[in-house]
Amino acid sequence: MFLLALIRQYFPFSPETILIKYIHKLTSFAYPYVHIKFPEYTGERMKRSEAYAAIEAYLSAACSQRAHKLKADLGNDSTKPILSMDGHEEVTDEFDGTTFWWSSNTSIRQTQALSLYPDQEEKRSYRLTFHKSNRQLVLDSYLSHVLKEGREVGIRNRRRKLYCNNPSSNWGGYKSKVWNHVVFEHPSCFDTLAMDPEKKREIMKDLDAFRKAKDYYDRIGKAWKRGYLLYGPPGTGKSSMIAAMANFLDYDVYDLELTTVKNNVELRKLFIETTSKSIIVIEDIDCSLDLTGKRKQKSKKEEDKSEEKKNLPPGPEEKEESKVTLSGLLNFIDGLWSACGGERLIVFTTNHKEKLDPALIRRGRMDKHIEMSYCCFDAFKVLAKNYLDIDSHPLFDAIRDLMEEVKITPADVAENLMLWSMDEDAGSCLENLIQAMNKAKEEEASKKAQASTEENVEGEEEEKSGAQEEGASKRAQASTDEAVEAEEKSGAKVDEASKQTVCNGG
Ligand SMILES: Nc1ncnc2c1ncn2[C@@H]1O[C@H](COP(=O)(O)OP(=O)(O)OP(=O)(O)O)[C@@H](O)[C@H]1O
Repeated sequence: MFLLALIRQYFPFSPETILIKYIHKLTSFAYPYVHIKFPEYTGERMKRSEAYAAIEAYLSAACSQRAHKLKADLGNDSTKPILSMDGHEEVTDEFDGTTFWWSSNTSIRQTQALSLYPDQEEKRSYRLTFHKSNRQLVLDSYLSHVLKEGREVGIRNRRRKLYCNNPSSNWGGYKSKVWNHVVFEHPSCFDTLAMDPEKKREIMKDLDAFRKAKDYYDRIGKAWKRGYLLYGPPGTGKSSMIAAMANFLDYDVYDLELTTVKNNVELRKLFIETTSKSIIVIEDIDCSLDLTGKRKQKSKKEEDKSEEKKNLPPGPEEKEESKVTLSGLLNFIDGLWSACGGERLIVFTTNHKEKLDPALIRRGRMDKHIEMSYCCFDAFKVLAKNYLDIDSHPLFDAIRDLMEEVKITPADVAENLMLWSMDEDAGSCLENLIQAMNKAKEEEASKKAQASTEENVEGEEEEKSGAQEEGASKRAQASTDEAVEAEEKSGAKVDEASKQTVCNGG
């Protein structure tokens, strides 16, 4: 062991590697087979290889009959599991009367050999073995056949996913995944979305044009991505809109929690790890970080507090503050890295559009600004169809009139239209809604009255204080005049006295 350690110190390659190299050289004359390795990650773990994913899907169909060690997962049809090859397993495949051997390999590499708790990295790969006489067949047709079939199987078996980013502290270690996922099963779609029908049609048309526009984006030299800004008060359907978009386009959703991203470098890594055909969402962007570009001046109190904190050991629940900057986020949206992969929508949502930095939402970055507003009568009709399965009702007219006067969110309308018990019917739900709107109307009226009373009181006070000020200034003016008069009089007296003195003296 000591000698081995010494040798390793002075020779860059381990003796086993050198030995294997020479054995390979010697046997290659007699050994008539060729190997091709397909690692899971390419470019220093930057991005999962598409070839690896396609081969995995291709072999899932081939291996179920022959392999002994398999992995199972649910696919698109959730009743039938999809099998794939487990680590260190081999299967054969026939193509054009020729046999090919596939094996799956897993190795674990320690990434920080000197640390007390080294990180472990799992490296997976597939290996294709074939006779050297079939080299041309493999290069000309077999590999393209595997990749094409694999991609098709992948799309057939694909279950759409909802990803969320892992807090960066968990990235090291055995499972260095930056995104975690669950199956995306949100039922919202454009049919169930309550909004102005014209606006809805326009959005659907825009999305449809986007997904078919690969050639167009190539031609104009732009990355194949589009930004959407959804803004409006809470409960107007921004999240429902994102789900409807994902269902319409059949895309995955990446829900990016910006506050847990440590810095711009991590933000870039997260972006690279997203797949194409996906929507990357940052909800409530105005609350995520201080993205105004100018850091706020810390108050004296805050500074003292952070000084105190520095002297204390960090608590377990204390989170490191995110250092993602506005420029980092702008790069994320349309920097050089944003062109890795394609077919991505980037969606920001906010309740306060006016708080966002104009650079962040300018056209070209956020190509489409969609206002999600209060419920209009057309939107109400969609909700009535969804919740009560009715297209018309005698109470609709009253509701239409009220909606012109009262601001109510679709979420509030939906809440009133829910049939909670068996003895409720459409009529009672609509009455509930009318009651709620009447109440809202009264509240609004009383708020207005309150505001106007306050305004009047303020006006009166202003008037009073104005009058007082006027009186005070008049008084001040009068006293100044008096003083001037007195001064003038005393001046005259002095003149007279001096005249007399002069006369007397003369
Ligand atoms: N436009 C809408 N169409 C259909 N349902 C809606 C709509 N708006 C709201 N809802 C209903 O209200 C619920 C809340 O809506 P949603 O979460 O989409 O609103 P939001 O605008 O994203 O709110 P927040 O800003 O608070 O996140 C949804 O589950 C849905 O049932």
